Amino acid sequence: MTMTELLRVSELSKDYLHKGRWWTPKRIRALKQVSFSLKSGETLAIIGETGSGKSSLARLIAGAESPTSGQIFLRDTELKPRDYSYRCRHIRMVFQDSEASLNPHLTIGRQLEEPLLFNTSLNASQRREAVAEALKKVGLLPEHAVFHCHMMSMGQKQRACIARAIMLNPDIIVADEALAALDSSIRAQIINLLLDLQRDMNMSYIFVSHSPEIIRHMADRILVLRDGEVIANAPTEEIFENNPDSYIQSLLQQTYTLG
Ligand SMILES: Nc1ncnc2c1ncn2[C@@H]1O[C@H](COP(=O)(O)OP(=O)(O)OP(=O)(O)O)[C@@H](O)[C@H]1O
Repeated sequence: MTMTELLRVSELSKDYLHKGRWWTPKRIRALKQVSFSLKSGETLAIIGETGSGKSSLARLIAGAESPTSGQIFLRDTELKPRDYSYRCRHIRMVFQDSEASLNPHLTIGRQLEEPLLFNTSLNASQRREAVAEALKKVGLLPEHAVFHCHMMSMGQKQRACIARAIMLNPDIIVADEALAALDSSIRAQIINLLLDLQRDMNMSYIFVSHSPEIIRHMADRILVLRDGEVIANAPTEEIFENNPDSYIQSLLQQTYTLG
């Protein structure tokens, strides 16, 4: 590995079994020998048409699913499929549906405290302090710790999800369409928040997005998937400026706006 290389994904494949005709299982190869690497502080956008394997790749990197074959290395350590405690200290995921990913029965503070309870030896007052600090970092107030998610706006809920993701100072945040459900002005605020956090905490981002404008604004590199295979992996400007491939051009011409 080179000095700045943080994550290396090597020949990652993922098969799913679907019910076929006459109940014979049909094997769907969602990812085929995907390889790429990510540098510290870098932002990688994963793009591709529906069903090309973007979410599967995001889930494998975050450890939410196990690969059929292939390896993932964080610095020099191979990430094993069920090593949740190691992985969650380094890689955290933020989902599109902040509502569904927050527990309606627990206060925001309790949910932010959870990763600390399981992964650190901080005492109760240190945990409270860390929660208040994280809320401040994402533009919320310490008082939001006692809120339940139904008391918060959509934008505040997404900020709370980001706060939960940064509790353990991860190296990488994986975001699967995390901005898609937000209206355009809130989306622009969350993008700026993510960029500020990245600068302050030197995190790397891997994000799945259908929005060319968000990709151009945020990504350093773009990985293009088609039918589970990587068909391009290059700096953002290169992909936008001189790409003769009609599949990639059509992905980049979709009309989402940043607001
Ligand atoms: N849990 C699952 N069980 C069975 N098949 C799955 C599962 N998840 C994904 N697939 C299949 O794997 C392929 C890739 O799906 P995936 O959701 O990764 O694509 P995607 O590019 O994220 O699509 P979209 O943009 O619509 O979210 C598809 O054929 C999908 O049907």
